[in-house]
Amino acid sequence: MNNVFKQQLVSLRQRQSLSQAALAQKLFVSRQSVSKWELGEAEPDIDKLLKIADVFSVDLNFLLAGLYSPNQSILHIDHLVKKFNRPLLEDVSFNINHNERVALLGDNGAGKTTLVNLIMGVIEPDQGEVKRSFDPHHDLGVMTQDNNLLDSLTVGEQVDLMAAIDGIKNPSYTADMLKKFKLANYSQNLVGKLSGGQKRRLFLLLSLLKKTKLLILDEPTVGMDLKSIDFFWSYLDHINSSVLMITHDFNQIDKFFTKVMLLKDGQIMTASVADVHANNQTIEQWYRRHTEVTK
Ligand SMILES: Nc1ncnc2c1ncn2[C@@H]1O[C@H](COP(=O)(O)OP(=O)(O)OP(=O)(O)O)[C@@H](O)[C@H]1O
Repeated sequence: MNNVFKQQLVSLRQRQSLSQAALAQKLFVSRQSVSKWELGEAEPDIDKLLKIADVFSVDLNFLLAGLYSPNQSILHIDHLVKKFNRPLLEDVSFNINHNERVALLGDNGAGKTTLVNLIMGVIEPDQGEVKRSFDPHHDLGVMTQDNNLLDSLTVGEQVDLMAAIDGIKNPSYTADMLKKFKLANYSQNLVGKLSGGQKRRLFLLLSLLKKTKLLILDEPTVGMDLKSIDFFWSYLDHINSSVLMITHDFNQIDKFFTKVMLLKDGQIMTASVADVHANNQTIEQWYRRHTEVTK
């Protein structure tokens, strides 16, 4: 068996804070067996492999080769209900699979940011469930509408701080990211003195610093100039994680996304971008058709 399995086993076990003994107990094997698998000195049989995949809720492709199956769910939203002063989300259900790119659409005030907050676990639903097959502390990247930057730090300090929070110990990687995001020349400048678009670019860099399984972006390109927007889309095209993005940049939705979800009247309507195109429609036409019906 290749090296990927032993690395996956160690990382899945540590991520769930399971000791070798605790995992061994779940698998009905000795702790020494788990230790030997992790050192690459022995291999589990197929029954044990299936059991390991079950314990960590991953499929065999991921366990053996580190690959995600495109049909494997990363996020399952089940009949969510959320009220504030009025009912907002009335019965929201959907699924996001590995490597899916999903655009979340809806009128102002429809509840898109509230839905993102529920996914992040910042607020709790009144009813229903958010089932995540990832660790929200390690595997979730979020770019909110507010920049959440520390104005009194320099750009370099702000990036170093986020790298420390994310457990990234590779200065050449952060230097490279600063270059890619055209911020290297500003690394000694105070964050508070950057322009609005530069702040947005810095916040995007911070959101993309660690590799995540799900990236949630709330209107990421607002306030960016054309060059930064072009850079943003081409950079995102090379990211190897699922993406959920609130955006109304319809040209990009047609090119970049696999699925669209429309939040309207407290419920979600989902369509595959390929299906919409197969019906000779653009996503903008689809969106207009479904939002103008009740007006
Ligand atoms: N913590 C809260 N307490 C009370 N009302 C709230 C709270 N958070 C959101 N709301 C209300 O819920 C509604 C939906 O807000 P939300 O920000 O989720 O919409 P949105 O679809 O993201 O809107 P936009 O496109 O304008 O960003 C709004 O009427 C807002 O005032």
